[in-house]
Amino acid sequence: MTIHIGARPGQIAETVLMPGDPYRARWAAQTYLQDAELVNEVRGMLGYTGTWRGHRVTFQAHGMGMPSMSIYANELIRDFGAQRLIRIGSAGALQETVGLRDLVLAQGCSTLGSPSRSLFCEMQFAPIADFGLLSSANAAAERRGLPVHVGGVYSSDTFYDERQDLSNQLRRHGTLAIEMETAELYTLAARHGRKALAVLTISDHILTGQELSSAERESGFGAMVEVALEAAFA
Ligand SMILES: O=P(O)(O)O[C@H]1O[C@H](CO)[C@@H](O)[C@H]1O
Ligand SMILES: O=c1cc[nH]c(=O)[nH]1
Repeated sequence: MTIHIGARPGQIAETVLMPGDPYRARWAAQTYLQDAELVNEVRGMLGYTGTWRGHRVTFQAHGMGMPSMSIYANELIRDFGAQRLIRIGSAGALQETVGLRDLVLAQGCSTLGSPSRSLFCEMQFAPIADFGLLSSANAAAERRGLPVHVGGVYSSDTFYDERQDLSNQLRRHGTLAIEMETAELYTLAARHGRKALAVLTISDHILTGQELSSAERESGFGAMVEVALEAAFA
């Protein structure tokens, strides 16, 4: 048990899939896990453990933003022994070639700053995905014929962007999408020798203003969850 995760020792699986939204964690557990057990509800940040095709899996929500992700990823890694952490999140598309509901696999992240930023002083550390998880997720998406893009994402501290100049530069440099947590997840995984990946679904388009409902963001992203599960146990 930790301050933020009320699970008992052994109740968290080595493979943890992490949505920002606690209700997405509940929906995914109800949809994909056998014998799903509620293992955390501290602060409403729901966590469930069960089995998928015989493999133990935990869905643990991480909330919004990198400070929140940092708390959950740190405790999952250091106190519960999580080995594979896969974020299953929504993101805003930055390129015309990336469409609503497409999958984005975050190969690497740009960020202005994360909770780990101060460790690196003047260095600009490059947070990257685990290559095995990344290539397995790409193969799983292609097997299913899903529209999938692999490349850079931007982990932002702000949802309501006031820096059009930044989005323009990111777009010019091929960044696929904006979200708010992956840079910190990849940095913590690197620090502790764990495997991490972010499988994202495009929920809105920064260029066109199209957006999906909160209901679809909560329980409409099954393809993303299935790709993440297949990648974890490839
Ligand atoms: O849908 P989730 O996983 O929460 O991810 C995205 O959605 C939230 C903002 O609405 C941020 O957490 C962002 O990263
Ligand atoms: O962080 C996020 C998530 C979804 N869509 C965005 O525009 N930003």
